[in-house]
Amino acid sequence: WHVGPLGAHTSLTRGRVHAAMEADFDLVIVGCGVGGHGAALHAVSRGLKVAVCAGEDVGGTCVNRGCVPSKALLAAAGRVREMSDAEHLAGFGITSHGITYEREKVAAHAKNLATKVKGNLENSLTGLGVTVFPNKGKMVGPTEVELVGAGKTVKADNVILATGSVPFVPPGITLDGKTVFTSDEALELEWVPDWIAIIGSGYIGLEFSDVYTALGSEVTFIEALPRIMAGFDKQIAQMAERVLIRPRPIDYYTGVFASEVTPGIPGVKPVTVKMIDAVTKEPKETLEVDAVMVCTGRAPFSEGLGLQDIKVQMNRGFVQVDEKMRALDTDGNVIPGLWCIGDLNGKMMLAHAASAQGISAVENMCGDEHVLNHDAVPAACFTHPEIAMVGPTEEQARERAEAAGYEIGVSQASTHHDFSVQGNFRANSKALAELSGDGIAKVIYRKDTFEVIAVHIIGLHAADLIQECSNAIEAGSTLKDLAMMVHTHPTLCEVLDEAFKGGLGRAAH
Ligand SMILES: Cc1cc2nc3c(=O)[nH]c(=O)nc-3n(C[C@H](O)[C@H](O)[C@H](O)COP(=O)(O)OP(=O)(O)OC[C@H]3O[C@@H](n4cnc5c(N)ncnc54)[C@H](O)[C@@H]3O)c2cc1C
Ligand SMILES: NC(=O)c1ccc[n+]([C@@H]2O[C@H](COP(=O)([O-])OP(=O)(O)OC[C@H]3O[C@@H](n4cnc5c(N)ncnc54)[C@H](O)[C@@H]3O)[C@@H](O)[C@H]2O)c1
Repeated sequence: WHVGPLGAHTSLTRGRVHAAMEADFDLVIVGCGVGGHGAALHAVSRGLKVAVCAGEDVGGTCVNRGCVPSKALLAAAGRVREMSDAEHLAGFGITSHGITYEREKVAAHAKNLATKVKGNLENSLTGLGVTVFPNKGKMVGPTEVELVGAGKTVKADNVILATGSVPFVPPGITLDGKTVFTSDEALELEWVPDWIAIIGSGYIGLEFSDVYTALGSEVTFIEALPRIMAGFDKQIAQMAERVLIRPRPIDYYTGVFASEVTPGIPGVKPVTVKMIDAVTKEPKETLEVDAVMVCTGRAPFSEGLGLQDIKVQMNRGFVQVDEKMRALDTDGNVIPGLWCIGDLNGKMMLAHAASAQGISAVENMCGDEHVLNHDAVPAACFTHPEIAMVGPTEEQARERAEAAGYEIGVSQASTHHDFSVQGNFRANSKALAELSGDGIAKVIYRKDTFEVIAVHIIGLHAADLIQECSNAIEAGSTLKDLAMMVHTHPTLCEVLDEAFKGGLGRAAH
């Protein structure tokens, strides 16, 4: 077998755990979602002999039940929304005579895309010589994996756990997959209910409210926290409420748990949703709706992995790792040769974070020390318009600054009541040409060094705009650096140019 250019750490592991010749692979990856796939590709580029246990689910959540099909639905729904908006179209001088969509074909677009991307992922692995075991993996030692159902085990110098997550369903909620369901079923778009209650106003709830309202549903959010979109920067969430909630057939309850949800029969019997006060637990209203979508977060997928037997430290099922993605044991020590990336470690439940952690783990196992800066990993919510962010919220940034003894500055439009300056989409020529002036970008920076700490954007193509900011944070750029960089005119990027310059008291143009 081929010996890759393994570094000191792995050689040590190899010496201690088992003799080099005993290992079948340099690296075995358990779980082939985007995290496992990204790690596999990077490991091959580092010359390692790699196998993955794919559990017959290449692509994992992201490709089959997450990012990819949801973005296909959002793309179709976004077009329906825009083309149904007579007032918006009239602004361009366009009259539409009503538009229709075919639900089955919208659903097929999402399914076909997922199938295509899954195939591409599979081909990329086999094309690079990665051994893909269809079986699930079960740990029988820190670096030994049973191929479930195959009656054999494989040994490796290193094992990466990358088994991801599954929808979390709070107690009291009964799923039937038809009238009460999670994103797993919603992505199939089997029907478009007239009235759907969405439990949880995080990423999934928000994206699906965008899809459902564009396709004709009325939405009621049920959120346990005192405000909707509580995970987002407060000011951005307020703006999101103005743009994504109020003008749409959406209402919401906050500070309440959906304590009991009983499925119905479409067209015959409604779904009942009992709510209780999130603090006092006193009963509140009961809703009768056509359908309920449960979007209350995700739970780690560690079932059947055998992690307790090998003494892996877990917290609510999430595998605990150090900053190099090395799995820890129940005493808090590194388990040599065992790594964990992606949703299973719960550090940041995003596809690109999973794959970045995989690349980082491979670098470390090859002896090139690497620590991923999660503060420079961007995130986006693909509503219309989009919300995107990198780094902490303003509230978190203030807390951190106070603890560390520095001050932060915030460059944004709305503190200035003059909408002609700083990070406002309404002052941006391209946004106005698109008749999409709703949005702001705010940049949070250290007042003493002008280093950029975070950026939050809501507005047209925010998900693409955030990349420049993520790169800036990773590179340690300051507002002074960024304000001297030239942005194409006329583009939405100029919103950021204005926000960067605004932080220095300079006006753009
Ligand atoms: C509706 C939805 C939309 C999303 N949209 C986005 C988005 O736009 N952008 C974004 O960044 N993130 C998005 N996410 C989150 C993203 O999908 C996850 O963060 C990402 O998939 C995590 O990757 P992973 O590799 O850690 O795990 P997963 O993608 O969950 O992959 C893990 C794989 O391991 C398999 N597995 C489990 N147990 C075993 C075993 N014992 N042996 C072998 N295999 C096993 C699983 O079946 C799965 O195939 C979305 C999620 C959802 C649900
Ligand atoms: N565009 C993207 O990047 C994207 C899209 C979808 C999902 N994701 C990822 O998937 C993960 C899961 O998304 P999600 O939206 O399910 O979770 P989330 O953590 O974003 O939001 C869950 C929401 O549900 C609320 N909640 C929890 N239990 C409740 C209850 N019993 N009653 C009422 N409200 C309750 C929480 O307060 C929270 O606001 C996220 O971590 C996200 O990173 C990312």
